[in-house]
Amino acid sequence: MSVPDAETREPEENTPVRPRVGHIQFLNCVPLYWGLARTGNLLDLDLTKDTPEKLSDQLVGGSLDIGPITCVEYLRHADELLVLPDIAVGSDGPVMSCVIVSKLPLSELDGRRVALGSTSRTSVRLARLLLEEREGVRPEYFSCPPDLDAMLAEADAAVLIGDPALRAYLGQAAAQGLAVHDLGAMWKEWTGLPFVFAVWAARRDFAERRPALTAAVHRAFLQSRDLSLVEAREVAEQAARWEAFDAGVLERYFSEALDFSLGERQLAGMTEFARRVAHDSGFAPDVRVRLLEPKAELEPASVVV
Ligand SMILES: C=C(O[C@@H]1C=C(C(=O)O)C=C[C@H]1O)C(=O)O
Repeated sequence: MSVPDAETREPEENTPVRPRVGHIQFLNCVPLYWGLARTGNLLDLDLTKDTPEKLSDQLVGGSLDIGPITCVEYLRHADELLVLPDIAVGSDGPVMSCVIVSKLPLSELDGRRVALGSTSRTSVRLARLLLEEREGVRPEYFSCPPDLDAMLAEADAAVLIGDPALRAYLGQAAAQGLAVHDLGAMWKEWTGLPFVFAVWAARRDFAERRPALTAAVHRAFLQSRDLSLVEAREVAEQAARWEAFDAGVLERYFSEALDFSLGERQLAGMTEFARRVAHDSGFAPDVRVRLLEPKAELEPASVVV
């Protein structure tokens, strides 16, 4: 990454600074990181790989500088963070990996137990919204580790994200006689909008202190994402060597189901979700999504409101 030398070095120590960046350990994020190795930027980042809820806590707590943050946690901490434009993990219709797996039709879940996977903050809130407002049911919820069999031993339905959700979507659930409901598809049918599950954000204090470095990391991720979409077949083939999914399915997941962009429609989806869940989620219904100003490399980061 090309950044001015003065900014990559701590003035007091004269040691290079590698930005501390999060990496969600699900297949959904492989296309955002694949190209970092190809473009030579990987070694300039201090990467922490973890589940989304842990990375979100680390970014909010200050042990990461930049990274993915689940939408609900971003909205709760919007004042401390700046969203990197044009990059996110979302979908404009079926997402395949954020699902409700159910033994019963959703309209029959009133008063029934629904297990919420503990790695999710956003899909679990979206599932509650859809069950309550769209299906008109009031289940009893509890949180538990994202293991489908264990969840359904205690509940009539389970909300899962990431690779366990993809496994359920691609056959595990049907093999067990269970129905899978895609949260991205349900949201799109209900509102006509895309859904944003996670955004990329920089801590505001970091972006103000190191605007050029923040802009360089942003550019590195955009380049990586763009390269992965061009090379989606190759990314899928390599990922399939280590996964229980075949390359064709993964290619469809990466290039058709997931939406890695964050433009006006995605922001509209995000603000609509915020408006609908704000009352019990720890943020205002009209919470402002603050984007990092794209020209930040020339001057301190400013805010677009
Ligand atoms: C599309 C996905 O989006 C995710 C869903 C999240 C959530 O529900 O909190 C968090 C980060 C993303 O990984 C997925 O997990 O498959």
